[in-house]
This record gives sequence, structure tokens and C-alpha cells, in this order.
Amino acid sequence: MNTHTDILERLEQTIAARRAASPDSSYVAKLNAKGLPKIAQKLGEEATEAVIAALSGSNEELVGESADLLFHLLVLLSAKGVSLEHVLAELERREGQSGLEEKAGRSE
Ligand SMILES: N=c1c2ncn([C@@H]3O[C@H](COP(=O)(O)OP(=O)(O)OP(=O)(O)O)[C@@H](O)[C@H]3O)c2ncn1[C@@H]1O[C@H](COP(=O)(O)O)[C@@H](O)[C@H]1O
Repeated sequence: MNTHTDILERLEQTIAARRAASPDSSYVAKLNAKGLPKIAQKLGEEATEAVIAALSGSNEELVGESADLLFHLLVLLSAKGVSLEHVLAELERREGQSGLEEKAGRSE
């Protein structure tokens, strides 16, 4: 499992390096050149495509769309200066806390 989860960290590093590349030679650079709203829009589109694949596509399509979604999430996090480590730490913090309990404990 670790060999596969490591790809997220490698991808984060690749994305950080490619942001400074020429938009003619790099999709990451091209997307960053278009700005944060375009990156956010792409993430939303990829999320929708993953939902459509889940509801009416094959599991193979869902895998492809999920990879697109994770990749574009990493591009957005990078553009905002938020590290994958930070997000993973938040998931770790929540580990073992039931989502239902967390919701019930909210003040508003
Ligand atoms: N994992 C990915 C990855 N997943 C998806 N994509 C690209 O994401 C784009 C999204 O596809 P769409 O058809 O939705 O988008 P589009 O039609 O190109 O875009 P629009 O003009 O419609 O907005 C495609 O161009 C895909 O090739 C990716 N592009 C790059 N990577 C990784 O990022 C690295 C750096 O890539 P470059 O920045 O291109 O060097 C690569 O080595 C890969 O590891």
C-alpha cells in the first residue's frame, strides 16, 4: 500500500517543480498560468465527472476520474500553498472520531 500512497507525495513534488515550467511544455504550468479560479473550476469538473462515473460508469472509469480528481486537488493545494502533509495530518487528527459524533458535538 505504501508504494502506492507514496505517489501522492511524489506528485506533490512534481507539481511544485512544474509550476515554474513553460506553459507550452507543462499542463501544471498552463493551469497555474490561467489562475486560481480556473484551477478550482477544473477541480469541480473532475469531481462531477467522478460522480457521473460512480452513478453510471464502470469502475474502471471511476478509477480514471478519481485519479484526475486527486491530481487536480493537489494542483489546487499547491497553488494555495497548502501542503499534502497538512491535509493528511487533519485526516490523522480525525482518525477514530465518528463523523456522527463530530456532527452532534458542533455548537451550531
Ligand atoms: N497526473 C497527471 C495528470 N492527470 C491528468 N492530467 C491532465 O489533466 C488534463 C485534464 O483533462 P481534461 O480533458 O479534463 O482537460 P483539458 O481538455 O486538457 O482542459 P480544458 O482546456 O478543457 O480545461 C489532461 O490534459 C490530462 O492529461 C495530468 N497531467 C499531469 N499529471 C502529472 O503531472 C506531471 C507533470 O505534468 P506536466 O505539468 O504536464 O509536465 C506528470 O508527469 C504527471 O505525473
